Amino acid sequence: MLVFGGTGDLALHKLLPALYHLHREGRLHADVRILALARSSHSREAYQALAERHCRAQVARADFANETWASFAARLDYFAMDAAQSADFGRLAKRLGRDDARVRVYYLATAPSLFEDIAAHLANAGLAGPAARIVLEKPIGHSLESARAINTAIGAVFDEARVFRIDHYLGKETVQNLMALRFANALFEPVWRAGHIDHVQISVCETLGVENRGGYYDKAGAMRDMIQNHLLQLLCLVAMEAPVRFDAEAVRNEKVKILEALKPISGLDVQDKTVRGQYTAGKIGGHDVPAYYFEKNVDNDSDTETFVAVQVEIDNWRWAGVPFYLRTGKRLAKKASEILIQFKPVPHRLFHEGEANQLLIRLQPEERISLQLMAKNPGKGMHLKPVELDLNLANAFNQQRRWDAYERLLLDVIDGDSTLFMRRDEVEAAWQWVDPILQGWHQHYQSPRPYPAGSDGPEQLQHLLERHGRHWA
Ligand SMILES: NC(=O)C1=CN([C@@H]2O[C@H](COP(=O)(O)OP(=O)(O)OC[C@H]3O[C@@H](n4cnc5c(N)ncnc54)[C@H](OP(=O)(O)O)[C@@H]3O)[C@@H](O)[C@H]2O)C=CC1
Ligand SMILES: O=C1O[C@H](COP(=O)(O)O)[C@@H](O)[C@H](O)[C@H]1O
Repeated sequence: MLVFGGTGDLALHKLLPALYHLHREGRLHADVRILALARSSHSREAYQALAERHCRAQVARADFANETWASFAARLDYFAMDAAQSADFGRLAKRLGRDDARVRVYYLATAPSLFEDIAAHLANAGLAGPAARIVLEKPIGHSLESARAINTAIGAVFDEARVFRIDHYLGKETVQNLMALRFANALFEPVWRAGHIDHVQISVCETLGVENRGGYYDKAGAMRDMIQNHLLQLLCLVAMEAPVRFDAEAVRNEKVKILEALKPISGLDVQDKTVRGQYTAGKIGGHDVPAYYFEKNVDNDSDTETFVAVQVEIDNWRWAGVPFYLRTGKRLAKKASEILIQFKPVPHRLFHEGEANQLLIRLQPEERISLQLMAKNPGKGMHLKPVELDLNLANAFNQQRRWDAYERLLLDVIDGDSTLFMRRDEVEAAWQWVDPILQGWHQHYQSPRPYPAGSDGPEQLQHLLERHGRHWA
């Protein structure tokens, strides 16, 4: 496995800890070797020390043992090169030697602006043989046009079956559980549609700010960083039809149909259906945090959004008239990723009180599925109270440790299973819907609304639902 961007945030905080866990649990074949690549110069030992420092910080103390680390580090090496320079790929090819039968995974944990160069240089250096696979991190490009250019350049070297476009949300257990819940339980299917569901809320709220990723984030913003990929993928899993088989093509065919059915939001519609925000100074966990525009590598007059909420409609038979409200933001009051399915009230209110059912699928911080039902309050009279049928997935399976999303996805890449990866047409369909919103914001100069760090987001967020008599969970 060759990790381009091996000294970056993603590699050190996510990929190497995930590989360490796989190694520790005996899930990596003995032959697997990991070569980290970046421009900065490090000896093998210096890189191993850097990786160890980060892995120690990421991995629970009980899971980190010096001997296990030593055996993992024996797989780990470093190669300094500039991925934009074709000559450096010649050096890389020499270093790797010819071995066409060996599966090579190129993991591109770099900015997407390098993807096209890397694919072309790999091909020219004879490193993209039939056993090679490539993993692309999101976001793929910054617009439909740039995504198409990247996909075309990658497709010229790697056929689609060998391209793994990663969206780590698809590797989360609860996200996969969403498919199990919908397609392995008979009771939900009859009510999973417009006639019974009032609306759906999909929220990914973070307390973190942009940390040390200001340079990237300030050019991307929440729409490209989160909505274009993670939140639209969650929406697809909630809304798609049952695939005929659980395999890569069938699942992705259904997801792409949803993306193609998203009602476009363009021009002045953006003012009605979207809310953009940017955090100002505030408090998180009792500590003062600076405004976004004072973060490292962020422009002082930046108008990049750190918060987005959108009202989405799906133009198909199942979902006609059912709004899907998406929201995501940084520096919010609490970390919570969840999907709320709000059912319609019963058709005849026998008890003159009571609330409509809700199904809450919580992805983070804990993995939970909870169905809110109405029950009789004990005692005299017929008074109702909402109660929860609550399933804590970690407890239900009595697992010692839940897998991190990257562990699952890295194993799938090694196994060549692309079910949980995005196909080219999915990524492009998502951009096709996102681009007009970005253009609408630009044309109608919809600058981000300020919200204090530690709050729930900009005031306008409430209005998006309240005007329809609804409330955020
Ligand atoms: N960080 C995260 O949590 C997530 C990141 N991503 C995506 O992953 C990708 C990487 O993100 P992140 O790790 O945060 O970025 P960083 O800026 O932290 O890391 C970038 C890496 O690329 C290397 N690099 C830059 N230019 C070159 C070059 N010309 N040749 C070789 N190596 C180069 C850098 O090392 P050097 O400067 O030494 O060359 C560094 O190792 C991005 O596309 C991002 O959107 C996706 C999901 C989550
Ligand atoms: O892809 C990204 O995801 C993280 C949030 O991931 P999570 O697994 O912690 O929910 C986000 O912080 C980051 O900005 C984005 O690039």
